[in-house]
Amino acid sequence: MSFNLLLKSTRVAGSLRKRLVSKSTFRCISSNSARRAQSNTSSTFVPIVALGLSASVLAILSQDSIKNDSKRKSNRRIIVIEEGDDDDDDDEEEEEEETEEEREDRLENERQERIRNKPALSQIFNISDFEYVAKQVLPAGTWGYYSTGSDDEFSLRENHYAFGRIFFRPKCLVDVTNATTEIDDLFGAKFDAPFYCTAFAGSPMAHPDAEKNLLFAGANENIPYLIPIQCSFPMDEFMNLAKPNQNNFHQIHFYKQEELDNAGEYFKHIEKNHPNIKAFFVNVDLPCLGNREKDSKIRASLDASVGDDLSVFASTEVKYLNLTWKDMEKLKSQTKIPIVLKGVLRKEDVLKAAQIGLGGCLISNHGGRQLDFAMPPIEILAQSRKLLRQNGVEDKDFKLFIDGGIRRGSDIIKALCLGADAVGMGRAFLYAMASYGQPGVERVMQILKDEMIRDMKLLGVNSIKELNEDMVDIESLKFKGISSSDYLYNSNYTNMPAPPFVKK
Ligand SMILES: Cc1cc2nc3c(=O)[nH]c(=O)nc-3n(C[C@H](O)[C@H](O)[C@H](O)COP(=O)(O)O)c2cc1C
Repeated sequence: MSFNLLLKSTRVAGSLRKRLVSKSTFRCISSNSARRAQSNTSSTFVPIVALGLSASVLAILSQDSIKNDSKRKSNRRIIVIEEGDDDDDDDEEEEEEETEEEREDRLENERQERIRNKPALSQIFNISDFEYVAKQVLPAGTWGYYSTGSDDEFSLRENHYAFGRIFFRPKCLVDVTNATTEIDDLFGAKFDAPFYCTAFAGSPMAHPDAEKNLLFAGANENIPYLIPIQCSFPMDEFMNLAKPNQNNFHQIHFYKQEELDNAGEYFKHIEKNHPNIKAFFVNVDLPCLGNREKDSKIRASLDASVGDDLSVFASTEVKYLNLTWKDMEKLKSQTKIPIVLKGVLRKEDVLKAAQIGLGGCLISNHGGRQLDFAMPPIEILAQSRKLLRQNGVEDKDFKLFIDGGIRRGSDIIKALCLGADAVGMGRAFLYAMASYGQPGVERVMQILKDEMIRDMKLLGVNSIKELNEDMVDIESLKFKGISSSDYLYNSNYTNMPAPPFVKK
């Protein structure tokens, strides 16, 4: 694909998105639900699954894209087993027969009711609250696509749990009245806080305004957005929506040799027309797509007839170009904008990237969606900054980022202590966008800023620059999967209440 084709592909994706949104040719889990989605245009979200696309358009729309679920057997009769009362020792179960169509109708009606009754934004206190609401209001297939990982999801879980193995060493008696989360030199740009909304596919399934929610929220909160190459709007049109002083990054991956051959031209186009793009993040974690098995299973369970296609789709339909270090050197020589490798997973590769003069690395296992059992990024980060310093690479000359499993301001602070310049989040923003649109995305940014500033004060630091490894205890970090359970304590432990759904 030439440079023009690369640009054109973003236009195709854009017009496809428009077609999908305006004519509601997306479908929810079934055609019935599609009709309901159309009649529900006043709702904040238009949950959708893009269907029936050719392989190339699928590839353009979404590297992790959603599969056709068109072949339904709506008169198939299925048995729903409702759990009986737990009081009965004899495990009695009540069996109720309903057709697949009746079941879909019932589930969709229940979902619509949850949408009507969803908690007010003021009831949302943290990122997990957004996740809870998104799970309740999204169609099962969309929730499955967003929330799942590859294989047995060890990496997905460990990404998050690893933060729980790091503890703080706060300083006391420090004047922290002027604490701030601001950073003033991330590739020459200033931001309100060192985190960003990362690149992900599937935004149009969360909200009809898709990526615009993320761009506009970022502008209001001065938080960067890693604009994905497969943005559902035409790229130039989309980037032109940014405020004049709004700085962002741009994520890029390649499907064909021709695209790679013409990358220099694309870089020049961005340099000339969108000077507020401060870095290119190039995927290096996509020699093939990970095995998104749970996602496939969920969709197969929604329509058994597509089960086989789904696994075929995941492994063969979306093909990426196999890149090598040589390609990275060439890309670097073609642009003045720093190049960051997205998806690096070992400290030796981080060092290599620095040695060939790249701008940085994003340590990431793609949110647990690629190689299962890839290590948690926070653990690799802890090793990487150390190795860079040992080899004479100064912090200011090479930026480190991580993403995966970050849900709290304290997670962000831990990453900064261990040498990250900023961190990315995907699902946190997806869930907020799906549940509340742009105001939800802004709320995520505000919550994280508030959590960060509070924790910085409690840690005894005033600025991001003061965060270093001396502030954390990482002795347990590498002991993956070990948890000592105190059953007596746990049985008395009260779970944090989730935000309430109120019948209206
Ligand atoms: C639904 C979904 C789609 C994604 N699509 C892409 C993509 O198209 N390109 C990409 O580089 N990363 C993609 N990612 C990975 C994210 O960029 C990021 O690495 C990940 O979301 C970080 O983990 P977190 O969701 O736990 O924050 C996707 C992630 C999710 C959850």
